[in-house]
Amino acid sequence: MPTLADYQHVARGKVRDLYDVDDELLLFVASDRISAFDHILSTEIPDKGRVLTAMSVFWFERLTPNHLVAHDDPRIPAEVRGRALLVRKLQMVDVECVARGYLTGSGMADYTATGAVCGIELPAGLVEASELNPPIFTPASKAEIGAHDENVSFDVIAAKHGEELASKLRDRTIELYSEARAYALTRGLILADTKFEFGLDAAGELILADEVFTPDSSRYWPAEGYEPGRVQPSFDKQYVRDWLTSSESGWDRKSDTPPPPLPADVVEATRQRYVEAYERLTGRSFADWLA
Ligand SMILES: C[C@H](c1ccccc1)n1cc(-c2ncnc(N)c2C#N)cn1
Repeated sequence: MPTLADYQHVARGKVRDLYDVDDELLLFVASDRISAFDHILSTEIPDKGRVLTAMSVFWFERLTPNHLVAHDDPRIPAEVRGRALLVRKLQMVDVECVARGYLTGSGMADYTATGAVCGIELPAGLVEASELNPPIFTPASKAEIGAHDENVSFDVIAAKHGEELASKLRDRTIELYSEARAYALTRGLILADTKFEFGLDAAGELILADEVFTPDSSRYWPAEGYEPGRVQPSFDKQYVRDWLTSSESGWDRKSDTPPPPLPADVVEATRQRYVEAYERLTGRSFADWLA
């Protein structure tokens, strides 16, 4: 059985890592790290990596073609088993493919400033968390470490990647999101938006890559209590956000100081939210994940 040290570390994200396995395969590892307010927190959330990996696998089983090769395989080191995926190497398309079914975050900011998002004119009178029907494709160009992605128009993507690939990215992004949003609602979860990464295989086919519909790649809100006109609570990160912005933490979000460690009760409550999101979404018990 290999160890992680046997594989070359080829990419590091805020909360995930990528290793080179062989000519065909990569190892996509989800950590227990959590980020909030653009900081990677010093406290980890036990099982976060395993829950998010199990969520990606649930969706990869439904949404093809995708890059997943295996989630339980002797080439996956024991130390990351359950939070690592063997995936096939692709020629990645350098576009953050974002679908928005609700207006929030940078989409809301762009709408407030211009009445549009990524060049898409929206109706007047929309408010924070307004539903967008149909959902909109709002691509972004990847930012350097520490900066925010920049929302760009479809035409910018078409100019860079060609009309045909840009149209495929848009259509597949909206199709996948629409299907998942409808399904999540039946489980009492609003999937407000999501970010996909795609790659091309040797035959030039568009393949869904990266992680899929996890709370790190998507915004999940509880469906009960949904009300446009205010910022909705994050299903998974609200306890962390509330504690960090409470007087108890002693942290000033506007300062450049790093957030303090999280108290054990906030860690456990957050772990429970990840497990609950997985179990509500999939109808499966997390205890059964690679038991
Ligand atoms: C942005 C993301 C990333 C992940 C983890 C840590 C840092 C970055 N990434 C994904 C690939 C990638 N490259 C080739 N084939 C693939 N199947 C994938 C995937 N997924 C390269 N970078």
